[in-house]
Amino acid sequence: MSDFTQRARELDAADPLAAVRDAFVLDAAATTPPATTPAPATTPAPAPATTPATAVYLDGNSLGALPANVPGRVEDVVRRQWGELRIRSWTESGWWTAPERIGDVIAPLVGAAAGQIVVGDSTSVNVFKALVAAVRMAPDGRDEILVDAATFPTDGYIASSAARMTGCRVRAVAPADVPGALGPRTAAVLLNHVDYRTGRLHDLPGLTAAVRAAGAVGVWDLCHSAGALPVGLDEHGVDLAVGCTYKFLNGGPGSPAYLYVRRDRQAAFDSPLPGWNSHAEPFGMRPEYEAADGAVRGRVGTPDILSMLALEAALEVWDRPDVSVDAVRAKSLALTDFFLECVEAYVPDGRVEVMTPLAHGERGSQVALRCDDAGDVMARLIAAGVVGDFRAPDVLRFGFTPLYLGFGDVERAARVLARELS
Ligand SMILES: Cc1ncc(COP(=O)(O)O)c(C=O)c1O
Ligand SMILES: Nc1c(O)cccc1C(=O)C[C@H](N)C(=O)O
Repeated sequence: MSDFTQRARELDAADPLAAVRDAFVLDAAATTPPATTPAPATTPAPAPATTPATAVYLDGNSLGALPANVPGRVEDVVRRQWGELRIRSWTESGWWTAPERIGDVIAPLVGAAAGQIVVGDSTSVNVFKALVAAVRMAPDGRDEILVDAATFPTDGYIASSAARMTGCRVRAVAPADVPGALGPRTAAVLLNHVDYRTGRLHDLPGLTAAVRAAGAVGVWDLCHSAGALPVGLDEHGVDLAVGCTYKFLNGGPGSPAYLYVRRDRQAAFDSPLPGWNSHAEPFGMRPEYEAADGAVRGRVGTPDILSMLALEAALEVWDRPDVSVDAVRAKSLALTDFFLECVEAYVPDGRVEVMTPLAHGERGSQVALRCDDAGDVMARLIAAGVVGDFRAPDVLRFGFTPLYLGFGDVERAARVLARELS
């Protein structure tokens, strides 16, 4: 057995989150080769030549795996709540208040007190609401929106449209350069907490402080950090934040996103999509709009109940006494460290370039490797049962979800990667 397979066994045996894997629907855990397998310390053991039954799922940063309790919950929502109770479920099954109720479940995962998060719509739509509201909150006369230059594209597209609508111009700035770019004309700043391509974790506390000191309003996109690492929205004075729930929160394909509006910003939150669900008296059916107080102000129209209640079930894993954001972060760093070590040992020198920062304080829960033939390599990896994703033009991206990944999975993924790169 190689040093790495032995280490994987020891790390898995000592992993306080190991049992959480059973709360998800996955292929069997990757097993390390039998003890008799001869393998020198840093040589990858041979990986199976054909598609194995066991997939190593390193794509939870795109779509989280299925929590085992979700199918039963969805069945109950459909058959009993919808099928039997029908319209009564808006009140009796708590459908109407689900966006705020589930927002309060997400709140502690991103360091927010209750009453500041509402669930609904897509991240793209929430970026729009937050950014237009941010410009409307900013002091008069400001006409510039700073946007993370490496942003996930949807944020950039929406920011351009929001700027046209509010009479602003967009300036693309690398997050680290934001403090120097802020000025008396900056109205709003839209940043990603973790870069979707490189996995770099940006300095949310420092950048938030700089944005506030400049009198601007910050909007953070937490898609790649929520559920993977501590965010500290309240502690760091974040004004507005958005995020999806289908990555590290495992809410399912197209599960609703969320919007955080800091409590002392809520009265000034002027939504550009003031639908009837955000009205102070939605069933008053009044022709004049009057915004509700609190997080509800971020709602728009009828919530997507099936997806929303699937998400509510998915979030129950965080109620377990062994699961916490800190435990998840500790394991995430251990998994990504171990993967990087295995890659360094197994992959021929110079074949890939590590894009993800090595410093823990600058790393999200993914590892990105650059190589010219990344598209072909990822296709071969997926065929061999190691599922990550390719991001154009040359990035191999591997996401690490600590709730259901083990160190044996990580060693095996690196071994198969080395074979496909050789
Ligand atoms: C950082 C980031 N923001 C926004 C999105 C898009 O969100 P949605 O498609 O849910 O609107 C994604 C991923 O799809 C993302 O990675
Ligand atoms: N939202 C996605 C989808 O609807 C289909 C496929 C992928 C996604 C993603 O989430 C992509 C992801 N945000 C990324 O970081 O690349």
